[in-house]
Amino acid sequence: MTPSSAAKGATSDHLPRNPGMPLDMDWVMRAQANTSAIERRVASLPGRRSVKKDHQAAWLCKAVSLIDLTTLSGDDSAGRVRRLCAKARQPAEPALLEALGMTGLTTAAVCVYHDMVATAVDALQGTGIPVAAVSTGFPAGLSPFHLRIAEIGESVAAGAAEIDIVISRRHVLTGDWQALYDEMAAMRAACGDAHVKAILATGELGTLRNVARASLVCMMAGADFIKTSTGKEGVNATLPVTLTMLRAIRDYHDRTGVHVGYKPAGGIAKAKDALVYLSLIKDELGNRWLQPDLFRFGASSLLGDIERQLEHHVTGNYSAGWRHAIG
Ligand SMILES: O=C[C@H](O)COP(=O)(O)O
Repeated sequence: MTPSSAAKGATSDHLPRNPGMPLDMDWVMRAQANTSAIERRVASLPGRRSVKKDHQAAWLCKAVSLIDLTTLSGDDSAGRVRRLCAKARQPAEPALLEALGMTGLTTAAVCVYHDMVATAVDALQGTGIPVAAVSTGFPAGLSPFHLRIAEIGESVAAGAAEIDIVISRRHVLTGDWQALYDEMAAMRAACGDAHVKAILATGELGTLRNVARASLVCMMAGADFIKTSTGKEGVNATLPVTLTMLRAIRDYHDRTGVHVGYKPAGGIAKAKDALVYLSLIKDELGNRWLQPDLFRFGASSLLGDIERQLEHHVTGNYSAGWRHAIG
């Protein structure tokens, strides 16, 4: 893969959305996760010989095209969101993108709180870059249910094309799979044509078996994507959680033929970590999942590190991190 062939390799096939299916409790209760086997499998990944030179630059450009460029801070402002959107439209300096043959490269989406949706939609006009909103009382998801549903409707009305919802962790921790299914199905319905990503907040689910079961239930209830974390839990995206969720996606695809997307989020800040994630997706699900309709990184600062690595690839020099500010 060369840089110019990397991120531009857009999908030719348009996949149907996950229609969901009735809750299959036998399937859910059969889902297990062998924690020690999962940990062994992922332990070898970061040490693998990584891709080099042109191939590495190509994979890093691919990673850029898969980022939901995110700001989710209490002090977000219209100015910060506009700067973030400018970065999404042009994720590296023009000369750098030109040298890589990557003019036209953008991130996959911009992800913000509801109050910032209108600003982001306005700043991204004409680019085709969608805006994702974190809704449903993000990050805890503990506001009244009718308000969480209403928030989805408001974000969609403001122009969000994607909605990242948070599930009620207590439904998982108490094994109330029917309640989780009903909640997810109601949120999916409230999204209408907007695609819905189900944030499991895996760092609060206790076990990988719970992660596997929650993944399945959310897919059965119609989630278009399953996403690890809000970025606000004590532990966010990890490789063991990723492997568990990817295998749930594979299982769901094997049995239903439906493709569900995956979004690791929270704490992915280094280019080399992004490459590990991409190689794991490729190994477990195949190349089709390395397109923005099936994979996203939820990340606020990853792009800055990738830009720095790409600059090194082109110029041979490392610049200071502050030169690659995001928002
Ligand atoms: O969904 C995205 C996350 O909130 C971003 O987390 P991060 O700031 O650790 O990259």
